[in-house]
Amino acid sequence: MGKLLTAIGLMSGTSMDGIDVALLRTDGENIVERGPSAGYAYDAHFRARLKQGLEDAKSITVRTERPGTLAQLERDLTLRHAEAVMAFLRENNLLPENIDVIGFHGQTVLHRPDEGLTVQIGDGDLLARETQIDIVYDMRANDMIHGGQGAPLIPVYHAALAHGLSEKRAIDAPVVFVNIGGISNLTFVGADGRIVAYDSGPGNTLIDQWVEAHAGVPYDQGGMIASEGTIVPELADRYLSHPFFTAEKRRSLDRNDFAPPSGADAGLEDGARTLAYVTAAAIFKSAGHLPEAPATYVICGGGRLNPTIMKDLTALADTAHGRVLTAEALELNGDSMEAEAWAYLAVRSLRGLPLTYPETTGVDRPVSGGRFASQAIDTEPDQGTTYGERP
Ligand SMILES: Nc1ncnc2c1ncn2[C@@H]1O[C@H](COP(=O)(O)OP(=O)(O)OP(=O)(O)O)[C@@H](O)[C@H]1O
Ligand SMILES: CC(=O)N[C@H]1[C@@H]2OC[C@@H](O2)[C@@H](O)[C@@H]1O[C@H](C)C(=O)O
Repeated sequence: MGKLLTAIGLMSGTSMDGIDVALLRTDGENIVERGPSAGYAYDAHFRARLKQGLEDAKSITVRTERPGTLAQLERDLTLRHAEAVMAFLRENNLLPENIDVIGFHGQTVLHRPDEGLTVQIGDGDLLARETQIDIVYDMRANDMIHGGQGAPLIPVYHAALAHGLSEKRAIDAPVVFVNIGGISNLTFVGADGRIVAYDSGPGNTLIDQWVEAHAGVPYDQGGMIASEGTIVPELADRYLSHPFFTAEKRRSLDRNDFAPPSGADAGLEDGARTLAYVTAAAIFKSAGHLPEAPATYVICGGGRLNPTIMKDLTALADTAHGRVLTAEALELNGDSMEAEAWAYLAVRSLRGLPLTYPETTGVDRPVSGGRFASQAIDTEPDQGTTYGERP
């Protein structure tokens, strides 16, 4: 067992809805003591700036480039993260000196694993200066350098949670953690602790884009719009017959890999209903590549709050005798799990432990990762220490 560290994790996910913050005490291995968590939503104007950032990022060929609005956006995004940290500390009566490290995800603006290119904007040095706390950031890059998909990174944290659950005999193995964010990903944890993970398909991002375009709302709250519609089989088949699901190699996804339907494909409600089904069916279909059929599915991320997705997933899992549970049913937190994971990964990075494995991202060998920005030294961004490689 290593020393227990107090870490904060910060996640701004592909849904671009805000910043999730969570506190953990952990050794980066099996000891995980979950603390408070909170979400700080972006306003509509900032969300629009992030969307513009995704457009501007399309021309990037070298990951340090910041064309168009991206340089200013990176600075403002980082300052918003600093404000979120300071609010979180205040709300929980904590001081910067109580925190050993922050794991900072930043915002993915471009992800092209086939080209070995992944870009998360977020300035670790600026965040260290603003918060007066050490930062570990840019945790996907080293995985890609070593042939990995750069995602998902959360599996090693899922495995630690599964270890805790199995000690309490809370679940039947094998268990699969399913994160339904903008994109969905899953982590299989076998009875022997083996982990296998990959992105499983579009999560909420198609539904969000559909209801925003046709109803002017950012997401289908409570799955209300979908609940009034009917599945359009041809539309569902079009998504589910995408080569992503049948390819030999599991590939990580960019937000733009699946495009929303056109207005001619369906009406508002039928479109939302079909896309909710596609989200559930994509997870089930991708689970077909796992080493064994899951006995338990643990659902995390915003998609678990859409009852239409949950109903479809429960029915599909049932056909293979799998049981679907929300994270909350196991006394976990489905909203803060990614932020918790980034806190956990930061501690692993500090300890030089692997963040990814051949069976989680396709990386050549287990590798650590992340860049370190010290609150004590005023380093330039490109001089940050890389924790990825230890001689
Ligand atoms: N009450 C709700 N009802 C229905 N859907 C919801 C609800 N709350 C959140 N969501 C969905 O969850 C999404 C946010 O999920 P989450 O915060 O897990 O995504 P993320 O962290 O941005 O994504 P990723 O895991 O891809 O990085 C929202 O965009 C919305 O589609
Ligand atoms: C490149 C990138 O940001 N990928 C995200 C995205 O959102 C969900 C899915 O696609 C996952 O692969 C990943 O995030 C999670 C938290 C991860 O890396 O574990």
